[in-house]
Amino acid sequence: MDHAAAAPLIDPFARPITYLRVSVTDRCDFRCVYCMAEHMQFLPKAELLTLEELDRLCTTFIGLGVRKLRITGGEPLVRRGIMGFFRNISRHLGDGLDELTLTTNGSQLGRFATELVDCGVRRVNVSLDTLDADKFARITRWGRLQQVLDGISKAQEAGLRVKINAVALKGVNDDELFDLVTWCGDQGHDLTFIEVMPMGDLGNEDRLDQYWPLSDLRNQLATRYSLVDLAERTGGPARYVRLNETGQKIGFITPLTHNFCESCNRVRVTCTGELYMCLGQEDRADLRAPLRSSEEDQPLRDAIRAAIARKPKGHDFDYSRQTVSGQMTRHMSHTGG
Ligand SMILES: Nc1nc2c(ncn2[C@@H]2O[C@H](COP(=O)(O)OP(=O)(O)OP(=O)(O)O)[C@@H](O)[C@H]2O)c(=O)[nH]1
Ligand SMILES: C[S@@+](CC[C@H](N)C(=O)[O-])C[C@H]1O[C@@H](n2cnc3c(N)ncnc32)[C@H](O)[C@@H]1O
Ligand code: SF4
Ligand code: SF4
Repeated sequence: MDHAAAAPLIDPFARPITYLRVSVTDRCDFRCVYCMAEHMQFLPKAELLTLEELDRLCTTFIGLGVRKLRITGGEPLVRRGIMGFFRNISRHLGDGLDELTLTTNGSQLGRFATELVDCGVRRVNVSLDTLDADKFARITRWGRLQQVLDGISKAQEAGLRVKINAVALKGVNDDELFDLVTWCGDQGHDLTFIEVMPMGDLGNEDRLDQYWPLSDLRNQLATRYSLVDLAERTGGPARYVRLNETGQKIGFITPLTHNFCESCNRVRVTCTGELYMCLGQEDRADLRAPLRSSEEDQPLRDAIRAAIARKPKGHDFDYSRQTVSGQMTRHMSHTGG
């Protein structure tokens, strides 16, 4: 790899950019209510970067100091040929890249868990908001809970560490807080809760009605467990506590109640090669043109550096004063969360 080109990426707020999230497809086999409309218009295939182009893009970022790569989507495991991509990109592990991982809805883990381990993946984040099959079907519209639970078991059997991500939704899964904690404890999974963000043109009233601040969730947890704040980080935005009674680790991703932007270390690339410098802002840079215009990597590196030089300070999401502001019409699946 051309490490000579690699002055690290530092944004205008002195934050080193070492974490790249790559959305490899906008398609998904689920239609979660907080993420997508039921009838989505997906991109024509010709608009997508090929897997070879995605590889070149990721390789360029790794040359610029990215050490953690998270593959996401849409649902990353529904992109045809994705295992070939994982296999190829894993050549950077131990040579610039510290971690190759993915965020998935789990539906295809039964098929791919073993291969993922072969490709150097060691942990996987699986999105699961409920353990109730009917509720799961209502939230995901098209998903089947048992398929996901089977996928999670296969992942564990294959040796993958599993972290469960649950979006905290008032009136939807707040009655399952302790069930989720107990189940994750029994299965040996870490568990992280996420505050619902106002993304996607899906109606504001539901957001406000369903917004469950994690400060409140934490207080509820404290009625049953003693919580110990942990200093440890995974390179992502979660802050962790340990439950003294069980030893479990619980994460909180709190873009609304506790903004973590000051320590932001990440940017996102979409499946069409747009670089989003912030999840919560619209500004983006086209990397497909420099990628396709030259076989030299320099124009691509220049475009990446120019984009990082305008990375914003943070998002403007806000539910206070009983209205939603900072709303993004872009769907979460576009940038992969
Ligand atoms: N506002 C905001 N939310 C984020 C950001 N990164 C992740 N999230 C939210 O947190 C969710 C879970 O993130 P994951 O895909 O599990 O990634 P992670 O938290 O970086 O993962 P770990 O490596 O396990 O720490 C995402 O889908 C987003 O909803 C971020 O930079 N800003
Ligand atoms: C967009 S999905 C992509 C990866 C994969 N399909 C999955 O569901 O894990 C990534 C994450 O974004 C989260 N997410 C989607 N919409 C969200 C929203 N409006 N607020 C907070 N998190 C959201 C999902 O729960 C999921 O954990
Ligand atoms: S959250 Fe993930 S599984 Fe659900 S619709 Fe969005 S991309 Fe698909
Ligand atoms: S909202 Fe933007 S600045 Fe804040 S942590 Fe996420 S990507 Fe970084």
